[in-house]
Amino acid sequence: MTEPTAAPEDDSAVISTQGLTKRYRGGQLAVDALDLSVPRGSVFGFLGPNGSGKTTTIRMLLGLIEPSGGTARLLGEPMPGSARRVLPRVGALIEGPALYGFLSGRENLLRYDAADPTADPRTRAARVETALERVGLAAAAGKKARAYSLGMKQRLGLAAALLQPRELLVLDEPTNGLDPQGMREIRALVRELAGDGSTVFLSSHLLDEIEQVCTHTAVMHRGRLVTQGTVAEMSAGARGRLAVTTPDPGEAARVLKERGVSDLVTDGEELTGDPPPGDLAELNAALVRAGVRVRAFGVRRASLEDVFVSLTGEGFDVAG
Ligand SMILES: Nc1ncnc2c1ncn2[C@@H]1O[C@H](COP(=O)(O)OP(=O)(O)OP(=O)(O)O)[C@@H](O)[C@H]1O
Repeated sequence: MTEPTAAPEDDSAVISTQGLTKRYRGGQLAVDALDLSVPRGSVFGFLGPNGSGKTTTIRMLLGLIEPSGGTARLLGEPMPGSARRVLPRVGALIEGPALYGFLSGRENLLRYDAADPTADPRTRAARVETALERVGLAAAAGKKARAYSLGMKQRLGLAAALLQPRELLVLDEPTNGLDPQGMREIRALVRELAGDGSTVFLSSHLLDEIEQVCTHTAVMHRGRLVTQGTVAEMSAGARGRLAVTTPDPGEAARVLKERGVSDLVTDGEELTGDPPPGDLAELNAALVRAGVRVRAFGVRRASLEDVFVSLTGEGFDVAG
């Protein structure tokens, strides 16, 4: 687990913020002194429960709203000051793509491309076809966008973000509202895009999504950064949960408590708890000595949820 420190002078960071703060007019402190550092080439998961300040941060990063304090750099350039120069190198998908329902998927992309003054009209059609292929919409490209499923609309939004080569993709809750199949498709696509060398910064309130897709993560809680680092480091840093399966849960609970297992939860024949320091083989032996029939005994690798709970003292699905 890593302390919430940034690498302020790290020029290789694709996104870097120092003390980034947003207080809305009503007085709400949505983002509080955020120090974020997103390494080039990472798939970076910006994780937090609803209302923890993710969208507000993304809007500041893209220059859509002004910070109340602190600084943000995107691809090494200060935002919002360098927005005109930087944003063409960044693909973004925030709060669902703006689409014309009466146009086909292909026509929507042609319009997007035409709105980009740097896009060469002579190669427009080819660019659009490549983007449609990229997101798996080539076969449905002639359908009107209003007939698209939510997942297809998200893919079309991604295609729009991919019309030009991008160094960085910023995706705000890209799987929000999708069914499990749609989620799988978007996650697979994100992995592919990262494999092509783009840095991907995506926000999510889904812990398992971050664990499945991301190499790095920053965890937000009530506008503050709780921790950031690689997903692997975080899971390794937090202590896993002890899990015991036994047909004698009552007696097992007594022994485990006596031996210092805390936060013990019994669910049928399974008991889980925070293991005490020391040799777990000894704990197992104590159960057996007390006549507890042990079917399974082990420590589960910590999840990001365990990390979150241990750092904030709260469950993950708290409302901001
Ligand atoms: N325009 C606004 N004016 C006032 N308060 C706002 C505004 N936008 C967001 N907030 C508040 O700021 C806090 C952070 O919201 P934000 O949308 O950034 O969080 P989030 O982590 O992206 O959550 P969600 O996933 O629900 O969008 C919330 O308490 C929210 O109510």
